[in-house]
Amino acid sequence: MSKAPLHIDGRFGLENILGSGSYAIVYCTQNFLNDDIIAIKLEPVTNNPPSLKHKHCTLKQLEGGVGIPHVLWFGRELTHYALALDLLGRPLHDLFLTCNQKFRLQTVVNLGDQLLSHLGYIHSHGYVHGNVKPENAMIDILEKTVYIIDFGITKRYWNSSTASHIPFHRGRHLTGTPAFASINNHLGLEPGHRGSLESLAYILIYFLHGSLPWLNSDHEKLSGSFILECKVGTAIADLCEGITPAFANILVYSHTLSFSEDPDYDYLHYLLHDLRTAGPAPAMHSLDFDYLIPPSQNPELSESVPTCLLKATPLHRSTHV
Ligand SMILES: Nc1ncnc2c1ncn2[C@@H]1O[C@H](COP(=O)(O)OP(=O)(O)OP(=O)(O)O)[C@@H](O)[C@H]1O
Repeated sequence: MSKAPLHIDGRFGLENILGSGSYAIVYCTQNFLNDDIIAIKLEPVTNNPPSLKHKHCTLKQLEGGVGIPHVLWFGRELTHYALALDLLGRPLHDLFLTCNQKFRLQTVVNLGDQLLSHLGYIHSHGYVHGNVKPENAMIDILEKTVYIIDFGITKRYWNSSTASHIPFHRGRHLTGTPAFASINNHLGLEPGHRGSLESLAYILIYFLHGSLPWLNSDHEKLSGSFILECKVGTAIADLCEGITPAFANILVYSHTLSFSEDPDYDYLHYLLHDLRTAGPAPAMHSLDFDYLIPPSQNPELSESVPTCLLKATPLHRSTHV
């Protein structure tokens, strides 16, 4: 990759690298004009095919949705295209690994509920994300908000002026990451919204079980054909053994949808909400990674401190009247 410029648009100063994908490097960046800390994605203009322009256009179309990264600026600086975005929280998959590769049901329900809403929003704007996987989710731990990232292969599937589906180019190629791709996507069929739901179901099951039958410790390196064979050969009952049936139901539901059928998102939310009320009453909104919130910013902790203690006179002060 050609050397990245140090400053972008005369106002953004690149600092440390936050992460990278196959096309771009993402930098933590300071806006010198207002001191805001943001994220900037840099891609060499020589990349073929270029990805950042497409990502920018898609994000602008989806602008304003909860869980959709907010674009601050897009432009070219010397040898690179740059996309300035709000700085999002932490990569969800990293947190999953930090939590010994298991999330509790309550956390999974919360994440599932949010991701389902985001997919519904993307779908309602005529798009299919195409690469739904844990590595493409970020979480703001404080706000407990999940964001979907990486719109590199997001496609428009619905033409609102003709009110018709836009056909995808068919072929035996996988558009998303094999581990979480839908079976139809493996087979080179359209990456439709039912595929996104199937991917979501795999993600939630993965979070609950800690793995999936077709994964090993470095699942990015497994071949698509091996994963497909294992996915097809694993019965849903076996995949979901030991976990509440709602997740199997989401998977079955995604398999029964036809390409042109709109998913019933309310029904899917209902399946998850049912779980939320079924278990033992947990602390409000407590998620597995809440321990990472600094105590001073954790409302649950400050709520649990008795008010008398908060009002108490500090011991080192003189108490004479
Ligand atoms: N807005 C953001 N705020 C903080 N970190 C981010 C942000 N966007 C991306 N990242 C970090 O950078 C990493 C790479 O981002 P991303 O996957 O979008 O890169 P990409 O090259 O555009 O993707 P791909 O190669 O998969 O198309 C992410 O995994 C995440 O850790």
